[in-house]
Amino acid sequence: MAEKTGATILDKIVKHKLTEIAEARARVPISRFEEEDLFHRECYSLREFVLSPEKTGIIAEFKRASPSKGIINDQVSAANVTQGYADAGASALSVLTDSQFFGGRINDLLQAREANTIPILRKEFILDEYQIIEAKAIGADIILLIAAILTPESIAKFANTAKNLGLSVLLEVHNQEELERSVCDDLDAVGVNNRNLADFSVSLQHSYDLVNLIPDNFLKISESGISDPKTIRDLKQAGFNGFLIGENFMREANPGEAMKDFVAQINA
Ligand SMILES: O=P(O)(O)OC[C@@H](O)[C@@H](O)c1c[nH]c2ccccc12
Repeated sequence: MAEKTGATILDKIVKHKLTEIAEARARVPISRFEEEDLFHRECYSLREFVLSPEKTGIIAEFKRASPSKGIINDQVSAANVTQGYADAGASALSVLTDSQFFGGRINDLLQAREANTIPILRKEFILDEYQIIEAKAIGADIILLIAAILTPESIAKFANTAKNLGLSVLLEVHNQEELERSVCDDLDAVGVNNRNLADFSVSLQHSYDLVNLIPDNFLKISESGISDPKTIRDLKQAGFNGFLIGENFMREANPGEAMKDFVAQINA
């Protein structure tokens, strides 16, 4: 990163997140998470639901806002939207819990948990094991580890912690270099983020370039920038099992209905 000029959005998010984690640690000790009923529930398996022939492979995201788009939809509730996604055949749900940059809340994930019986990804910038234990305590089934912000050692350690808690682990990469340095045993899925988190540019080509480099023992997920049902067919053809979609549904007044229409067109 020697040529980097100025702080990227990702740098800003990480900096803010570290402060947030320090404050949270001071406020709520880990022992409190371990007292939660949700901490002791058995998680739904990402692998099982993504590969289920009765589901679509879509991981549908509840995203109120993003740094690139600003507010996407602030008129809907996490319970309604995620239930609509599940009805439309989602294999899993993704719920942003970052509030500063994505307008998310832990309460959104709690609501989604209450309303659904499919796996839920805690969409968060994980930098500390504290957040993984918290994820379990708020009812998540899956955590995200973003290669761009973690060392290979942290990824291996966090993935192992998650595994021991019964959580599934999705590793997110953006290029070959990240993929090769970050892959480890305790992952369940590798996601190719088509969006560059440093400058927001989106290209599905990232997915096509990386799919055959992902070891076959992991689920292969294509993330971000998917807005055409035909793309799902192409990505499946290329070898992807899962598809993470947020904005294309969230920008509609009724995201669940939007997903139903989208799903109907995949094989039309
Ligand atoms: O809204 P989109 O373009 O369909 O993208 C969804 C999801 O992939 C995106 O929100 C995302 C992928 N990786 C992330 C990491 C952090 C925050 C957000 C993300």
